[in-house]
Amino acid sequence: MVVLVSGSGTLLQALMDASADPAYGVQVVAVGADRHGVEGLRRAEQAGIPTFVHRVPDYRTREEWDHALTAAVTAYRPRLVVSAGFLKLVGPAFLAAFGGRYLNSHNALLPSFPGMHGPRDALAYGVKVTGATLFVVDEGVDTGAIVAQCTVPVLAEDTVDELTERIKAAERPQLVEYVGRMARDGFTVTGRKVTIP
Ligand SMILES: Nc1nc2c(c(=O)[nH]1)N[C@@H](CN(C=O)c1ccc(C(=O)N[C@@H](CCC(=O)O)C(=O)O)cc1)CN2
Ligand SMILES: NCC(=O)N[C@@H]1O[C@H](COP(=O)([O-])[O-])[C@@H](O)[C@H]1O
Repeated sequence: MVVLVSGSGTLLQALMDASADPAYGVQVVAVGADRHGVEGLRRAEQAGIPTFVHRVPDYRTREEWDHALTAAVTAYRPRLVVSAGFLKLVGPAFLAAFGGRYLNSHNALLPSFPGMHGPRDALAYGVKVTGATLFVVDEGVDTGAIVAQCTVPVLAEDTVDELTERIKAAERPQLVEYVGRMARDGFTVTGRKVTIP
């Protein structure tokens, strides 16, 4: 798989740690980012995994960026692509190449609180339970077919940072478990229903 990141890369680290065991069934062949200098890229480099960066502002149009990102990922011929804190919406070229096998882990219980601020929005709304959602990315914003969800409590005195970290602690094992199962056993997407045999 190719993993896309924009930040600290703790989800990526969990995937790299799991794939150190050949029985896991899938390895991280490259890590891509939309920005330089992030911890996720450093984690990959430390593990000897190739990296690439494609920044939107380096392209004339969003479409050109989408094609460049698609070409960079295609070069590694992955079976799966995983967004792990990748803060860019991909476009038609990327989805034409990887639609149906591009997964994203989002830090809220979709369809509630899509976008870039799941924990902040859940806290502001006053929900008592939130969590993480693994889904198959489509052309919408966090609208793809859901693979798995896990929940965490929202505590009375939570800050955004505390809630963010509690979600990530539940999100990492969910991501590792389901990416492994999907790689080993395969999966089908029929309408909004994702089935892993
Ligand atoms: N076509 C899609 N691409 C991606 C999705 C998706 O559902 N459909 N999920 C993401 C990750 N994501 C949340 O999980 C997410 C990422 C980015 C945005 C967003 O609004 N980004 C803006 C601005 C980003 C920035 O400030 O750097 C943008 O892309 O212009 C919303 C949700 C992976 N890709
Ligand atoms: N909507 C996209 C989004 O907010 N994604 C979130 O970014 C975090 C990445 O953490 P990490 O960099 O430590 O792996 C994760 O919680 C992921 O759900």
